[in-house]
Amino acid sequence: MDVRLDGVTVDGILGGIDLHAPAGEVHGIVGPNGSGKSTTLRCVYRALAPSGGVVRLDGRDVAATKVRDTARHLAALTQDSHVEFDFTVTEVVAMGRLPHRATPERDAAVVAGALSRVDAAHLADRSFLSLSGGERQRVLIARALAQEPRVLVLDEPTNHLDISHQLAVLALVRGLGVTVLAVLHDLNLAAAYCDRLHVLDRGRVVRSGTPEDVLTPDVLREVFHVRAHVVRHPTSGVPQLLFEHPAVNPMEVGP
Ligand SMILES: Nc1ncnc2c1ncn2[C@@H]1O[C@H](COP(=O)(O)OP(=O)(O)OP(=O)(O)O)[C@@H](O)[C@H]1O
Repeated sequence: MDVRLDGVTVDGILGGIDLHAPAGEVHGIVGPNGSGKSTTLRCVYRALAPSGGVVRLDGRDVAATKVRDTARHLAALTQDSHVEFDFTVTEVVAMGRLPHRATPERDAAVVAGALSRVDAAHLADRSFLSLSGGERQRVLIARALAQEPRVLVLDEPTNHLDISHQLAVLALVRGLGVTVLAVLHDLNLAAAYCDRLHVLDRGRVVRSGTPEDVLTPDVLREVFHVRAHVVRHPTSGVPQLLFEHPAVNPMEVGP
């Protein structure tokens, strides 16, 4: 499913976001803290109505679409994805099935499949609130997968995950063949797993393109205020960043 934002504004936060993710592509949104990444995603998954501009899914303005219809196509893992009550893991993932009208057997099979894909089948009967941060995150990803979306919106999907699960989740998401819009803080993971990146700075897209086009020393300096070298990954060839570490002042190091 094609996702397009045309001049999306949110007063005081977003100054006109233009972004196009064609069907089946993985797009990363990167940028400093407070640059408007989560707010952009909120406009896409409809937690927030933009004050101007349009969000379109396959050319249709989402504001003119019923929320339930959007939920049949679009799933989101958000910074607001809380579970307040003591549901089991299976119950939490089954919430992803709510927009669909399927048989209980099919729902159960989709839920079990989603849990397996995030390496969480063994947690099925556990209380969600008893899980570790990384286990919770994987279960919330399973809930989004159980929705069988054509667009997946992910706000920091690798949050809390160990390195092996970070790589597994991003490979899984890439392999789904659906359109993905993901906020990622780790620029090296963004470069490795995204077809295109959009760099936000102070509520505007300041650069869009392939990781190679976008992750340049100039952008890193001007937008992120860090110095970095761009190298090629020895096996995949994707650009990867090596950061200059500010020298530690020995006077500031404790005894
Ligand atoms: N409901 C709100 N009311 C007032 N300000 C808000 C609101 N939501 C977000 N903001 C502000 O808008 C700016 C952008 O926030 P947003 O969460 O989109 O940034 P972000 O790029 O996702 O940041 P981070 O990397 O820190 O998660 C921030 O300065 C934030 O404080």
